[in-house]
Amino acid sequence: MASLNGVEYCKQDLLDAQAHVWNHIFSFVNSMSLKCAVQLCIPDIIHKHRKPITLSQLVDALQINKAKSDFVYRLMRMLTHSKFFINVKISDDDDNENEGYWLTPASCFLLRDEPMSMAPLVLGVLDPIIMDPWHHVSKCFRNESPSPFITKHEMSFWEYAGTEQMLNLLFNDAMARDAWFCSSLAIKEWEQVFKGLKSMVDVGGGTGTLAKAIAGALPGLKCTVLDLPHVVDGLKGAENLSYVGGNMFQYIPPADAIFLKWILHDWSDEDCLKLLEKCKESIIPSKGKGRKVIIVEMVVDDNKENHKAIETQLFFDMLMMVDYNGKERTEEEWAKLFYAAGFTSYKITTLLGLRSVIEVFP
Ligand SMILES: C[S@@+](CC[C@H](N)C(=O)[O-])C[C@H]1O[C@@H](n2cnc3c(N)ncnc32)[C@H](O)[C@@H]1O
Ligand SMILES: O=c1cc(-c2ccc(O)c(O)c2)oc2c(O)c(O)ccc12
Repeated sequence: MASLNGVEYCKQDLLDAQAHVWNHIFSFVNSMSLKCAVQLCIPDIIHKHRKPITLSQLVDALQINKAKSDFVYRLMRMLTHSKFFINVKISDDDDNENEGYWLTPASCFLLRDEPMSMAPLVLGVLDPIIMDPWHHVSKCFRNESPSPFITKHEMSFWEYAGTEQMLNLLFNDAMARDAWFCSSLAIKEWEQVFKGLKSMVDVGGGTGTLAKAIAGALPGLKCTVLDLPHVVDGLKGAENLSYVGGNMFQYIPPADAIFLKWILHDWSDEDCLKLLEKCKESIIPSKGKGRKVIIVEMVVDDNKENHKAIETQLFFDMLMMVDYNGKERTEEEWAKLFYAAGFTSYKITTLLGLRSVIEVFP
């Protein structure tokens, strides 16, 4: 027994509590080890090797300072512990037993040429431009600035992305890979959501990966991608797909359905209200059924029993707060926004894991 804050605890409880604090302090070691592996293209090297790779083969392929072999060993030990790689027994031509590293489903998500790659997300989110604002969170709680990002950079994330080409490309690429993920895992669901409609606008649709897939699956649907000029400039449309560069708060082209995937959580309640009102104005009036706003977002609290899922939603919520003054919302918070913007009803369907499709009707 020992005393902490005037309370007697058994030794094991104190050791557990100390380890809990240590593991939280050092959580960034997980992120940064992952970033290092992606920067060095370790998953790609193992993939190209086509079979488990030994440490010395990996060090050769990395073309690094040989004196740093032990660093590679320790990085791989960390990431093997985190289930990004597995250790497997291998034997060479002379039947000598050795150990090799192989990929797991998580590290396959880090392969650069994989259409659903999360490598751009790793590099984008862990870039110093995005990490610096985390050092200004407590300062932002006390000042007048809307977000830690603006506290640090004195401009919004979107303005920054408009001036810094590297951030713009990385961010758009990260979003496009996720859009690919959502289109390949749920194309049947998209067909269902858009069936019978003549036109849709993908507001903040990025470089149009998802709109392209939907336009391809539904040739009778006229799809328009609206995004900021620095995102869509130079992009070419197709038969039933076109791009419009502009500001969604000023003008949304009229359509049967307005699509908002991962847009509203980037914005405050006040901005969401303005945007939803704008969307409602842009829906073409008609007697036909199906006119709606289609939102793809998380609904917080929906996975109450799943600790890991809740943690992911809370991570996203904090990211939205720090980068954009946005937030993840519960069903009650969503409903309040929809009714305040003049919509009459909504329907939530779970789409992919943590994300839902919310159809909102005028
Ligand atoms: C988080 S991304 C989502 C991209 C895409 N919908 C997806 O889910 O893959 C948000 C998008 O909103 C766009 N955006 C931000 N402010 C905008 C504005 N005022 N008008 C139009 N698009 C905007 C960004 O450029 C970005 O492409
Ligand atoms: O997973 C995400 C990551 C990012 C993100 C932020 C800064 C970067 O530099 C970057 O490359 C990506 O932003 C998001 C977002 O804005 C969303 O609306 C939804 C999800 C994400």
